[in-house]
Amino acid sequence: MPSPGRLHLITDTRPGRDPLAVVDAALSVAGSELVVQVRVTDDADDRTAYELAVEVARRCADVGATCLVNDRLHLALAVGAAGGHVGARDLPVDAARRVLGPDAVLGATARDPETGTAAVAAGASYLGVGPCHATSTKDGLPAPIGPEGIRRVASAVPVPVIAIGGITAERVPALLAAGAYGVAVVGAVANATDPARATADLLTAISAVPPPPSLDWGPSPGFAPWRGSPTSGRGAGAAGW
Ligand SMILES: Cc1ncc(COP(=O)(O)OP(=O)(O)O)c(N)n1
Ligand SMILES: Cc1nc(C(=O)O)sc1CCOP(=O)(O)O
Ligand SMILES: [Mg+2]
Repeated sequence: MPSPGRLHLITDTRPGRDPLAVVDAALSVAGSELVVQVRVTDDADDRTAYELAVEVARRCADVGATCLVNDRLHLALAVGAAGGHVGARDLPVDAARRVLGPDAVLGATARDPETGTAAVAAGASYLGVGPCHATSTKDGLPAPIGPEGIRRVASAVPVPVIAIGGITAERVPALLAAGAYGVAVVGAVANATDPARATADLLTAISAVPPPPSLDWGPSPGFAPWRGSPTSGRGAGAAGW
Protein backbone atom coordinates (compact mmCIF):
# COMPACT_ATOMS: atom_id res chain seq x y z
CA MET A 1 0.00 0.00 0.00
CA PRO A 2 1.48 3.40 -0.94
CA SER A 3 2.24 5.67 1.98
CA PRO A 4 -0.46 8.12 2.99
CA GLY A 5 -0.18 11.84 2.40
CA ARG A 6 1.74 13.79 4.98
CA LEU A 7 0.81 17.28 3.81
CA HIS A 8 -2.89 18.13 3.94
CA LEU A 9 -4.06 21.46 2.55
CA ILE A 10 -7.50 22.56 3.74
CA THR A 11 -9.36 25.03 1.58
CA ASP A 12 -9.61 28.51 3.05
CA THR A 13 -13.14 29.50 4.06
CA ARG A 14 -12.41 33.13 4.83
CA PRO A 15 -14.37 35.71 2.81
CA GLY A 16 -12.61 37.17 -0.20
CA ARG A 17 -10.16 34.28 -0.54
CA ASP A 18 -9.51 32.27 -3.68
CA PRO A 19 -9.17 28.68 -2.48
CA LEU A 20 -8.72 27.22 -5.94
CA ALA A 21 -5.76 29.48 -6.69
CA VAL A 22 -4.11 28.23 -3.50
CA VAL A 23 -4.90 24.61 -4.37
CA ASP A 24 -3.42 25.10 -7.83
CA ALA A 25 -0.23 26.58 -6.42
CA ALA A 26 0.17 23.80 -3.87
CA LEU A 27 -0.55 21.05 -6.40
CA SER A 28 1.98 22.53 -8.80
CA VAL A 29 4.67 21.79 -6.23
CA ALA A 30 3.40 18.83 -4.24
CA GLY A 31 1.54 16.91 -6.96
CA SER A 32 0.55 13.42 -5.84
CA GLU A 33 2.04 14.01 -2.39
CA LEU A 34 -0.72 16.44 -1.48
CA VAL A 35 -3.99 15.72 0.25
CA VAL A 36 -6.53 18.46 -0.33
CA GLN A 37 -9.45 18.67 2.07
CA VAL A 38 -12.44 20.60 0.73
CA ARG A 39 -13.88 22.66 3.58
CA VAL A 40 -16.56 25.31 3.35
CA THR A 41 -18.32 27.45 5.94
CA ASP A 42 -21.22 25.83 7.76
CA ASP A 43 -23.67 28.23 6.11
CA ALA A 44 -22.51 27.49 2.56
CA ASP A 45 -25.21 25.72 0.59
CA ASP A 46 -24.60 22.29 -0.82
CA ARG A 47 -24.50 23.51 -4.42
CA THR A 48 -21.71 25.94 -3.62
CA ALA A 49 -19.81 23.28 -1.73
CA TYR A 50 -20.35 20.75 -4.48
CA GLU A 51 -19.05 23.10 -7.15
CA LEU A 52 -15.87 23.72 -5.16
CA ALA A 53 -15.47 19.99 -4.49
CA VAL A 54 -15.86 19.15 -8.18
CA GLU A 55 -13.09 21.57 -9.07
CA VAL A 56 -10.77 20.37 -6.33
CA ALA A 57 -11.41 16.71 -7.10
CA ARG A 58 -10.67 17.30 -10.79
CA ARG A 59 -7.44 19.11 -10.03
CA CYS A 60 -6.36 16.37 -7.64
CA ALA A 61 -7.17 13.66 -10.15
CA ASP A 62 -5.11 15.43 -12.80
CA VAL A 63 -1.94 15.04 -10.74
CA GLY A 64 -2.72 11.95 -8.68
CA ALA A 65 -3.30 13.87 -5.47
CA THR A 66 -5.87 12.87 -2.88
CA CYS A 67 -9.11 14.76 -2.38
CA LEU A 68 -11.06 14.55 0.87
CA VAL A 69 -14.25 16.39 1.78
CA ASN A 70 -14.85 17.83 5.24
CA ASP A 71 -18.17 17.15 7.00
CA ARG A 72 -20.39 16.66 3.93
CA LEU A 73 -19.85 13.05 3.06
CA HIS A 74 -22.54 12.99 0.39
CA LEU A 75 -20.39 15.45 -1.51
CA ALA A 76 -17.38 13.19 -1.12
CA LEU A 77 -19.39 10.43 -2.75
CA ALA A 78 -20.80 12.72 -5.38
CA VAL A 79 -17.42 13.95 -6.61
CA GLY A 80 -15.59 10.64 -6.25
CA ALA A 81 -13.29 11.92 -3.53
CA ALA A 82 -11.04 9.45 -1.72
CA GLY A 83 -12.90 10.07 1.51
CA GLY A 84 -13.85 12.58 4.15
CA HIS A 85 -13.16 14.05 7.56
CA VAL A 86 -15.55 14.27 10.51
CA GLY A 87 -15.42 15.87 13.93
CA ALA A 88 -17.44 16.06 17.11
CA ARG A 89 -20.45 17.82 15.54
CA ASP A 90 -20.53 15.73 12.38
CA LEU A 91 -21.70 12.20 11.72
CA PRO A 92 -20.26 9.77 14.27
CA VAL A 93 -17.24 7.93 12.92
CA ASP A 94 -19.00 4.56 12.63
CA ALA A 95 -21.86 6.15 10.71
CA ALA A 96 -19.42 8.03 8.50
CA ARG A 97 -17.65 4.77 7.75
CA ARG A 98 -20.95 3.17 6.73
CA VAL A 99 -21.65 6.09 4.40
CA LEU A 100 -18.22 6.10 2.78
CA GLY A 101 -17.66 2.37 2.65
CA PRO A 102 -14.69 0.23 3.65
CA ASP A 103 -12.14 1.48 1.13
CA ALA A 104 -12.49 5.20 1.73
CA VAL A 105 -10.11 7.34 3.72
CA LEU A 106 -11.89 8.56 6.83
CA GLY A 107 -10.35 11.16 9.09
CA ALA A 108 -11.66 12.01 12.54
CA THR A 109 -10.82 14.89 14.84
CA ALA A 110 -9.39 13.91 18.22
CA ARG A 111 -8.02 16.24 20.86
CA ASP A 112 -7.19 13.56 23.44
CA PRO A 113 -6.16 9.88 23.47
CA GLU A 114 -9.58 8.61 24.57
CA THR A 115 -11.39 10.24 21.68
CA GLY A 116 -8.68 9.08 19.31
CA THR A 117 -8.84 5.48 20.46
CA ALA A 118 -12.61 5.44 20.13
CA ALA A 119 -12.46 6.98 16.65
CA VAL A 120 -10.01 4.35 15.46
CA ALA A 121 -12.18 1.57 16.88
CA ALA A 122 -15.12 3.10 15.04
CA GLY A 123 -13.32 3.07 11.71
CA ALA A 124 -11.13 6.15 11.37
CA SER A 125 -8.16 5.77 9.02
CA TYR A 126 -6.32 8.77 10.45
CA LEU A 127 -6.79 11.37 13.16
CA GLY A 128 -6.66 15.13 12.84
CA VAL A 129 -5.26 16.33 16.16
CA GLY A 130 -5.13 19.89 17.39
CA PRO A 131 -5.19 22.76 17.67
CA CYS A 132 -1.46 22.45 18.08
CA HIS A 133 -0.97 26.20 18.12
CA ALA A 134 -3.17 29.26 17.99
CA THR A 135 -4.88 29.70 14.66
CA SER A 136 -6.41 32.72 12.96
CA THR A 137 -8.46 30.74 10.46
CA LYS A 138 -10.98 29.06 12.80
CA ASP A 139 -12.85 30.36 15.84
CA GLY A 140 -14.11 28.60 18.94
CA LEU A 141 -11.32 26.11 19.44
CA PRO A 142 -10.00 24.94 22.80
CA ALA A 143 -6.54 25.95 24.03
CA PRO A 144 -3.61 24.74 21.92
CA ILE A 145 -2.29 21.30 22.87
CA GLY A 146 1.23 21.76 21.46
CA PRO A 147 3.60 18.93 20.56
CA GLU A 148 2.89 17.27 23.92
CA GLY A 149 -0.78 16.92 22.99
CA ILE A 150 0.28 15.29 19.74
CA ARG A 151 2.51 12.92 21.65
CA ARG A 152 -0.32 11.86 23.94
CA VAL A 153 -2.63 10.96 21.08
CA ALA A 154 -0.03 9.53 18.70
CA SER A 155 1.31 7.17 21.34
CA ALA A 156 -2.19 5.81 21.92
CA VAL A 157 -3.29 4.97 18.37
CA PRO A 158 -2.00 2.80 15.50
CA VAL A 159 -3.10 5.18 12.72
CA PRO A 160 -1.46 8.32 11.32
CA VAL A 161 -1.88 11.49 13.34
CA ILE A 162 -2.18 14.65 11.29
CA ALA A 163 -1.34 17.70 13.38
CA ILE A 164 -3.47 20.78 12.74
CA GLY A 165 -3.78 24.35 13.95
CA GLY A 166 -1.23 27.11 13.51
CA ILE A 167 1.19 24.86 11.69
CA THR A 168 4.16 26.49 9.99
CA ALA A 169 7.21 24.93 8.40
CA GLU A 170 9.23 26.01 11.44
CA ARG A 171 6.84 24.17 13.76
CA VAL A 172 6.83 20.93 11.76
CA PRO A 173 9.97 19.30 13.26
CA ALA A 174 8.69 19.40 16.84
CA LEU A 175 5.31 18.01 15.82
CA LEU A 176 6.79 15.14 13.82
CA ALA A 177 9.24 14.42 16.62
CA ALA A 178 6.22 14.12 18.91
CA GLY A 179 4.76 11.42 16.68
CA ALA A 180 2.72 13.24 14.06
CA TYR A 181 2.72 11.51 10.70
CA GLY A 182 1.97 14.73 8.87
CA VAL A 183 0.33 18.13 9.11
CA ALA A 184 -2.78 19.91 7.89
CA VAL A 185 -2.64 23.59 7.08
CA VAL A 186 -4.71 26.49 5.89
CA GLY A 187 -2.85 29.69 6.64
CA ALA A 188 0.70 28.46 6.15
CA VAL A 189 -0.05 28.21 2.45
CA ALA A 190 -3.06 30.48 1.95
CA ASN A 191 -1.51 33.46 3.76
CA ALA A 192 1.83 33.17 2.01
CA THR A 193 2.83 35.70 -0.61
CA ASP A 194 4.14 32.71 -2.58
CA PRO A 195 1.90 29.70 -1.80
CA ALA A 196 3.96 27.39 -4.03
CA ARG A 197 7.12 28.28 -2.13
CA ALA A 198 5.32 27.84 1.18
CA THR A 199 4.20 24.39 0.06
CA ALA A 200 7.74 23.48 -0.88
CA ASP A 201 8.98 24.65 2.52
CA LEU A 202 6.42 22.48 4.29
CA LEU A 203 7.34 19.45 2.18
CA THR A 204 11.01 19.98 2.92
CA ALA A 205 10.34 20.16 6.65
CA ILE A 206 8.16 17.03 6.54
CA SER A 207 10.50 14.96 4.44
CA ALA A 208 13.39 15.65 6.82
CA VAL A 209 11.72 13.34 9.36
CA PRO A 210 10.91 9.78 8.25
CA PRO A 211 7.38 8.67 9.08
CA PRO A 212 6.78 6.24 11.93
CA PRO A 213 7.42 2.80 10.38
CA SER A 214 4.38 0.72 11.25
CA LEU A 215 1.15 2.60 10.90
CA ASP A 216 -2.18 1.33 9.70
CA TRP A 217 -3.97 3.45 7.19
CA GLY A 218 -7.40 1.94 7.26
CA PRO A 219 -10.14 0.86 9.60
CA SER A 220 -9.06 -1.21 12.57
CA PRO A 221 -8.74 -4.94 11.92
CA GLY A 222 -11.98 -6.56 12.82
CA PHE A 223 -13.97 -3.38 12.39
CA ALA A 224 -16.33 -4.03 9.55
CA PRO A 225 -19.94 -3.38 10.52
CA TRP A 226 -20.75 -2.46 6.95
CA ARG A 227 -19.89 -5.92 5.62
CA GLY A 228 -23.00 -7.64 4.39
CA SER A 229 -24.98 -4.44 4.74
CA PRO A 230 -26.97 -2.99 1.84
CA THR A 231 -24.27 -0.35 1.40
CA SER A 232 -21.57 -2.95 0.89
CA GLY A 233 -19.51 -2.22 -2.18
CA ARG A 234 -20.61 1.38 -2.40
CA GLY A 235 -18.83 4.38 -1.05
CA ALA A 236 -16.22 6.90 -1.94
CA GLY A 237 -13.58 6.09 -4.50
CA ALA A 238 -10.93 3.60 -3.51
CA ALA A 239 -8.35 5.47 -1.55
CA GLY A 240 -5.32 3.88 -3.13
CA TRP A 241 -3.33 4.61 0.04
C1 LIG B 1 -7.08 17.14 9.40
C2 LIG B 1 -8.21 17.80 10.12
N1 LIG B 1 -8.21 17.79 11.45
C3 LIG B 1 -9.22 18.39 12.13
C4 LIG B 1 -10.24 19.01 11.45
C5 LIG B 1 -11.38 19.67 12.19
O1 LIG B 1 -12.60 18.98 11.95
P1 LIG B 1 -13.87 19.38 12.84
O2 LIG B 1 -13.49 19.23 14.26
O3 LIG B 1 -15.04 18.60 12.38
O4 LIG B 1 -14.10 20.90 12.51
P2 LIG B 1 -14.47 21.53 11.07
O5 LIG B 1 -13.24 21.49 10.22
O6 LIG B 1 -15.56 20.71 10.47
O7 LIG B 1 -14.89 22.92 11.37
C6 LIG B 1 -10.20 18.99 10.06
N2 LIG B 1 -11.16 19.58 9.32
N3 LIG B 1 -9.17 18.37 9.41
C1 LIG C 1 -10.00 23.62 10.30
C2 LIG C 1 -9.24 23.56 11.57
N1 LIG C 1 -9.54 22.67 12.55
C3 LIG C 1 -8.75 22.82 13.61
C4 LIG C 1 -8.89 22.01 14.83
O1 LIG C 1 -8.03 22.10 15.72
O2 LIG C 1 -9.87 21.27 14.88
S1 LIG C 1 -7.62 24.04 13.44
C5 LIG C 1 -8.21 24.40 11.91
C6 LIG C 1 -7.68 25.51 11.07
C7 LIG C 1 -6.25 25.29 10.68
O3 LIG C 1 -5.86 26.42 9.99
P1 LIG C 1 -4.40 27.04 10.14
O4 LIG C 1 -3.46 26.11 9.51
O5 LIG C 1 -4.51 28.35 9.39
O6 LIG C 1 -4.16 27.26 11.59
MG1 LIG D 1 -16.41 18.94 10.99
